[in-house]
Amino acid sequence: MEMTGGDPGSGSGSGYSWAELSSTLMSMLFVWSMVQQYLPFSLNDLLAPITRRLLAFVNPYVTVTIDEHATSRLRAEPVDLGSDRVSLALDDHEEVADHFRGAKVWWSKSSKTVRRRGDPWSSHRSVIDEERRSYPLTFHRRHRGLVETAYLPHVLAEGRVVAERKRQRSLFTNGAGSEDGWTHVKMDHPSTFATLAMDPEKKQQIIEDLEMFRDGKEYYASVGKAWKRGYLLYGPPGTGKSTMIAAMANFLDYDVYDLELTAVKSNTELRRLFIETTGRSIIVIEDIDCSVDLTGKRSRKKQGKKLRNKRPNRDDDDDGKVTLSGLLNTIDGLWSACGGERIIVFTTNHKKKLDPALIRRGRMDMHIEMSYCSFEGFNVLAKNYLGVTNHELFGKIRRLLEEVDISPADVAENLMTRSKKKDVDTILENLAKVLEQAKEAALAKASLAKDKKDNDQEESDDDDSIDNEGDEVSHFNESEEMEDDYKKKNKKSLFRVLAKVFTCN
Ligand SMILES: Nc1ncnc2c1ncn2[C@@H]1O[C@H](COP(=O)(O)OP(=O)(O)OP(=O)(O)O)[C@@H](O)[C@H]1O
Ligand SMILES: [Mg+2]
Repeated sequence: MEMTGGDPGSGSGSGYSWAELSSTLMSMLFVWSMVQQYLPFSLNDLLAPITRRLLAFVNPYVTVTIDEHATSRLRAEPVDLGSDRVSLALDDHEEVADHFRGAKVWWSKSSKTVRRRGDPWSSHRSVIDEERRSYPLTFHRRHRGLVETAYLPHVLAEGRVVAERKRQRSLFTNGAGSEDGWTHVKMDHPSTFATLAMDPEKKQQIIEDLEMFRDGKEYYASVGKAWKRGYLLYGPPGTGKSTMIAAMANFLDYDVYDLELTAVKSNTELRRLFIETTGRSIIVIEDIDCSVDLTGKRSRKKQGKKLRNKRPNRDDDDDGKVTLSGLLNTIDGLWSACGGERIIVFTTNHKKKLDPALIRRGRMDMHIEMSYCSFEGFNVLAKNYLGVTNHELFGKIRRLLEEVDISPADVAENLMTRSKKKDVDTILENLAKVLEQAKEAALAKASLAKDKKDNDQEESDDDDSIDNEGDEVSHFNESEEMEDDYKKKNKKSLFRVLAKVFTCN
């Protein structure tokens, strides 16, 4: 289907132009209305059907007027997507012709100003002038069936596709500055699966899983499951968990709801926020282990006495805080209450800290480990940042990456060019140096740890009353807790940072 300017007469082969035809018709109608006044009623009745047939014979074209509201979904810019696309972005008085299965139709636009009563609560104006647009569609009457049964539904469907493509996605956040539910900014994150550094097989699995989900409406309905899917992204800081969420949203073309649990005051509020989310969206809870005390027995044991007098956090009471049971109930209950096509993603640096109930299959269907930078991951980053797919230093970097735990975020940071002149050799040499230093530091740390263990062992041999294992665990927990404290204070979701940036602008 293509659209060109033209008028109905020029394409009909009748020899009339549309303007000529209309004016002839108008003249005839005018003369006929004059004559009619002097004819007796009976003759008038007799002649009416003949007149109609005569008019129909003279003008074989039919015009239907389609209201703006019916076409609002159709109005889109012309798109170069092959011959089967439609555009209804018309200027006033512009007429465009469209071909469909051998029929030619003409679209035009007309607008009129109507007065309506304004907002009764507004102090400014009580009457508002509003422009109402409509789209007259003219076609030969022999195409009426085709237009009604095939052409208009086709135009509507095409309009929906174009509108969907033009849809601006949003990033919603609750919490600071958004006490009353969600606020949103334009979602404009550039991350895609192509730019995501991770094991290619794992990446492919995730892409296929998302595709199955997106196209699975009938499947989910047939097995009686709500159309939703949960993903747990876990791994050390800077391994791309937040980046992965953005890539998922871009891939599916979904909105993102970044839920800040610490800003949610109660289970009731949590439920409300969930219910307010729309379909085709990803609900994200970042650093779930740091968000609220949702970490179950292990956490309570660790905090010892402090929590002993408190209620266990899996109880159902809504005592002014989000509880684990509140979150579980909200997740489970919501899926059945709201329409489908929702994804929920949790991220954490410490999967083991989470209550198993929170991440069991069915709630978090897929557990995805984001790990330190592999050579495959480095390849993606080198291509993203430097535009190179091979280099003599790649071999050395590969060997070092096998020995060193470095996050993709740190590798990416080292691949950033800091001058206009992109000196790939220097950048890669620097990266190799950084990796070598990291390797040395790791070796030194391991040797220190070994010395400490040996010392502890000796002391333990001297004094049986000291619990070595406990010591080691507490040492480990101390650093983990310090990191968690940092996270609790500086909730650092990538989205939140982005939202802030956009809001400031
Ligand atoms: N796998 C990756 N692929 C591409 N870029 C990455 C990847 N991981 C990290 N980065 C880069 O590092 C930055 C930080 O990564 P990101 O915020 O996604 O890490 P994270 O795993 O969410 O960390 P945290 O656990 O601290 O929240 C990103 O903006 C991106 O530029
Ligand atoms: Mg993150």
